[in-house]
Amino acid sequence: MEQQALPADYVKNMTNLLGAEEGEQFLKSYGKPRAYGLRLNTLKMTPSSPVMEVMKNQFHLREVPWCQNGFYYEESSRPGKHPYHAAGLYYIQEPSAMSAVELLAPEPGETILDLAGAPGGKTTQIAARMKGEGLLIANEIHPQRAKILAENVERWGIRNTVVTQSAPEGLSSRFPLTFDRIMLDAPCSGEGMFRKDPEAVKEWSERSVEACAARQWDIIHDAIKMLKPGGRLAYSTCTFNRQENEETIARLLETYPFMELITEKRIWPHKQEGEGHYVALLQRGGTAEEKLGIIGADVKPIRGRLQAESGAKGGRKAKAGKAAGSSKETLAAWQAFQTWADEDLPGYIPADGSPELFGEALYWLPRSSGLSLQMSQLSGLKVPRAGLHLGELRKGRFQPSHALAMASSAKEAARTWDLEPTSPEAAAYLRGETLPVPDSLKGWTLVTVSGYPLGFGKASGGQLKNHLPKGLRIQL
Ligand SMILES: C[S@@+](CC[C@H](N)C(=O)[O-])C[C@H]1O[C@@H](n2cnc3c(N)ncnc32)[C@H](O)[C@@H]1O
Repeated sequence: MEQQALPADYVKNMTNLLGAEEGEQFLKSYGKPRAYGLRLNTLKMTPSSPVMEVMKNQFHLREVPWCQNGFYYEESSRPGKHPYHAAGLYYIQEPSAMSAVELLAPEPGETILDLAGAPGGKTTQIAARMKGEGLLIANEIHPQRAKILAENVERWGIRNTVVTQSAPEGLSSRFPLTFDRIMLDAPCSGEGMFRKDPEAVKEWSERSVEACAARQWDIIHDAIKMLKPGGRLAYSTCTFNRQENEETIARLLETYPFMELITEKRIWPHKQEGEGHYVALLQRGGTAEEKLGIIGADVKPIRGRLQAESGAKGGRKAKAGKAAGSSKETLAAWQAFQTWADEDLPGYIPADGSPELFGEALYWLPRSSGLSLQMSQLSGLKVPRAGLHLGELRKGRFQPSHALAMASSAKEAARTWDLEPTSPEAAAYLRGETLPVPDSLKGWTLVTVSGYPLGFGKASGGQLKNHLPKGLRIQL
């Protein structure tokens, strides 16, 4: 982008911030090509998986220094158009945006909130680090964006995530002092998006910076209310001005003396290969502030919210007792699922959680040792995804969902039909077409590409009926 296309006030502010010499280098970075990145889905593969060789060659991958599973790719290789993308093997993410979750360092088994989650870059990164254990609530305020977030969670095959669509206060009133870690990737003035999205330049003004800082400040209170004593908060933006970054954090530290700044990190486009990001990692002090009554008196835990459940692990059958404790309908749906899974997905073992039925749709609601969600807690909230959607019970027959296919592995399935990524059959499956298969293949079949699920098909009479949802069918 030409330098003169940048707003004059912005150029002046950045020169003031960085000084004349560095400011010039910074502004020159707008004339350079932007960085493209993808991050591997370690829920499905690792950098040593055989498909990695194919990906390295095809996408010309180079490591992102600050993210273990992050890679730069060559724009012309278009990994977003590859069947491996549909199989959820990676997430296309601007490289510097990968830094925030690295700093937050989520652990398996924890209770984590991604407060401003869509489209899902940080949610998918957190989920990968949680390895399917614990509970992640991924939230997004805007309905359309929450839908995209839910789709990305599904494509990544994440089992332990509930997607909510709520304003931050809708969550903080329900989940006080709850989370081990919170990611707040705040809505911001997007100065780090200028090279990627020239529209962001048009929307920039000093007023919009002020408005963003005010909005961030509003959201921060809710984030802090929900953090457990000892819990960590990562606050990030893709903007450069100090008002939305260091100054917001300084104000936070002043207002909440029990919060401690652990570290701050900046990525600059003139210093690193990335569009730019700011992250602050903070920790909530022990329990002193609660003793002192510093936490908001408006926050009251919902009764029965934290249940002292041991969260027994075990196979599908071990969980049936839990369903019996809820309703007859849930138990019937859960039993129908078990019967189906014994036949078609015998290796599938759910994470810690319980079945929940919404109309005909059966979900597996995950839980962590810190939070055993009750559906009553979510009442009044929009919940696009109440955990892993297992499928639907229709007229007594269980029909598996696409989400279940994506969260499964080939070794869990009774039948698979594997396709070469470059084959016409893979493209045909992704377009939603029926595939020819041997007569001997019968029943629900996990369709895979290089061994990774793309979706379900149902085989009979030499044909594989396509069960890829209509909205996900694509022309490669
Ligand atoms: C920077 S984006 C999040 C990107 C996401 N974390 C990712 O990595 O893909 C900020 C998000 O905040 C949402 N948002 C906007 N206003 C908000 C508000 N008042 N409270 C919470 N979130 C808000 C936006 O819709 C947007 O999806």
